[in-house]
Amino acid sequence: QTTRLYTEEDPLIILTSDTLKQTLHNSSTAWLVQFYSSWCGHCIQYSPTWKALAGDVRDWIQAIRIGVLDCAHEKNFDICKEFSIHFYPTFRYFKAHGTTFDVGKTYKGADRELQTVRQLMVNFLQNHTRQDRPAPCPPLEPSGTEDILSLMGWKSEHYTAVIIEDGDSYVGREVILDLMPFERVAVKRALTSEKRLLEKLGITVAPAAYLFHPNGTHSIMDVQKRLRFFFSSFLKLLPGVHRKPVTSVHQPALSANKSQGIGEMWKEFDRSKVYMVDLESGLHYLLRVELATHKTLEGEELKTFKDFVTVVAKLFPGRQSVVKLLETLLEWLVSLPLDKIPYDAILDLANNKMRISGLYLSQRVQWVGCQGSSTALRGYPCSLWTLFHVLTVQAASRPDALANTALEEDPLAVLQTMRRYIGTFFGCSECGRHFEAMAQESMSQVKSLEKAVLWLWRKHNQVNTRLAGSMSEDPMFPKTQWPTPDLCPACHEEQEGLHVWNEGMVLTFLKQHYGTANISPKYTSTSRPQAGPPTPAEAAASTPAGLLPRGPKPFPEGSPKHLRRMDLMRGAGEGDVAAQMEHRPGVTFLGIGFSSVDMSLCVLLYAASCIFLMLMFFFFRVRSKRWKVRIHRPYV
Ligand SMILES: Cc1cc2nc3c(=O)[nH]c(=O)nc-3n(C[C@H](O)[C@H](O)[C@H](O)COP(=O)(O)OP(=O)(O)OC[C@H]3O[C@@H](n4cnc5c(N)ncnc54)[C@H](O)[C@@H]3O)c2cc1C
Repeated sequence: QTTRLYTEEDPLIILTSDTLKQTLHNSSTAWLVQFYSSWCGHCIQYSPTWKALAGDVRDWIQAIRIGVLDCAHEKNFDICKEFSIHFYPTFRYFKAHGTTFDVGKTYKGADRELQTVRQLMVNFLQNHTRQDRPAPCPPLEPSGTEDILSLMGWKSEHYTAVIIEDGDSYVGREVILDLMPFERVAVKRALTSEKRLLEKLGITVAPAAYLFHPNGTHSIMDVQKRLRFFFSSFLKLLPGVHRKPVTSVHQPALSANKSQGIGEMWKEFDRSKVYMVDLESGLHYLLRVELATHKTLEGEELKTFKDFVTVVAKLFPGRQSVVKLLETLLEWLVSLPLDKIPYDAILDLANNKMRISGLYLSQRVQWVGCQGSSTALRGYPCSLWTLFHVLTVQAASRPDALANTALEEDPLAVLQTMRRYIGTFFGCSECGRHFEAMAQESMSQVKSLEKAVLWLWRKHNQVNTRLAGSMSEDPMFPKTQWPTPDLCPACHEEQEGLHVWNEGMVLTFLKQHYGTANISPKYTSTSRPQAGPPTPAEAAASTPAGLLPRGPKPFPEGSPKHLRRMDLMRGAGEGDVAAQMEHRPGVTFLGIGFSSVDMSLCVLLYAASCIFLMLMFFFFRVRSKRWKVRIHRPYV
């Protein structure tokens, strides 16, 4: 029985006897393959390093790819013999465009540290000739002084960055490879031995980076730390720089191909802030659209929803009108002894049909920090991540907030609620499956509220790594490891050439970023705490209450309705939501529907009973007067 050291979730390719030869034959990229044995203790211990390496060089895949092959698997016995694998692990490099059978070049060095292996990958790529070099791989050799100086004053379509470094440094080549999948930026390297160049550019320390802008201006690149990750992050985040479009993807994509220019609707925002309007739009979408696919809630679904409402009612640092609405919803759910609740009843409460003063959740979908460059991108899933980060941070800052609830003193309260919400209600079932796999792997190890904040941050970054370059990535908001150095320089460090997080600083940053003081009220609609019917303009611009897609199950994936719902998830504008309207006259209250005929009958009966009561009143009054006159008349 063998154990699997690597899974499809890891950022590497799992090869087998069926795929090895055809993968390597005339491959457009070079390969580094680890032949391992799943029973070998050293291979087991080494597997985290190999996975980290694969993640670290993920952006290099157009030049060199990382693979693994398990020689302990019965199916692979023969192929390992054919490749003369005698010891485990064995590392083999394979050149790009190899057309004859080749067992690869073995790496024999004793140092298998990540940085060493990564540098060998760079050397191996440089050993390719001009003819067999992978086509997208830019030249890795240093440029000369004249070459660089000729860029001065030139206008161009793209930025050009020059990394100036010592001859034995790998930073320049690594940054060149990191930026390979990005458009509108080119990276070159030059050596510190080019004294005239250093003098001209005013560079005194190395490594350093110099940036030539498309408009012909140029300056030293201003990064907080002169490290590979800082240079690469800075360049990836330059305005207009984005990933090249992906033609084929294997990841679950949440996007529909609906694109829209950025145009005048674009709202300026600050990436270092969280926007209340995103959180409120997310809550609106969750309560009035996502949940609407469930006609009734019962059993586990109902419990999940109750826990979700408990967590948001107690922890959401929102406006009073929204918090009061959530608290009312919670009170109602807790006091109701029902084990089955019609969704319409929840909707009536979300819409404050009882007209309780001071309760209000806007029905407008408006994304600001979560707006995408097209309506098909970002929006709802972005707001959901943001909401849960805010909730984990609130739970850590106010440990007593969940007192007297079923979730009291549970460090996992928010994470478990999120896990169950995502698994039960979140429209993207693939996402739910991935999230569940991550939760099963490590959520139980979370023992404190602060660790919960960090767990969610770590898992979100894992999702970012997996989705980088996928169709659901907004080119204007590339999926990077977050927080980027511009947001939190102190969060980033380097140890033996490997980027590492300073988790203490990350926690401090997360608490500040997702803390109440950093939530901007900008763009929030003026609240209408005085309950009342929505204005006609609001009604037109709102998600129609009670008029949403319904049914016991979400729409099957890929169906037109499902895609339509996914469109809504991405960031449906008011017009889109209005398009979901169906005609449904009358009024609903606590889940009971009244038609217009019912309403007219009520009014009619009310009027008739009033007239009847008045008639009775006059009748008895007249009779009692007559009776008094008869009683008091003196006998004659
Ligand atoms: C639980 C869950 C699972 C998902 N799984 C998938 C999937 O399998 N496939 C798929 O295609 N899509 C998936 N999605 C959607 C995807 O993760 C993005 O939400 C979506 O593509 C929108 O991306 P975005 O650019 O707005 O950034 P998001 O990833 O949505 O992030 C929103 C904001 O959070 C901040 N942020 C980014 N990273 C972190 C971090 N590590 N810690 C704290 N804050 C951070 C940034 O300010 C960012 O703008 C999932 C969403 C959720 C909520």
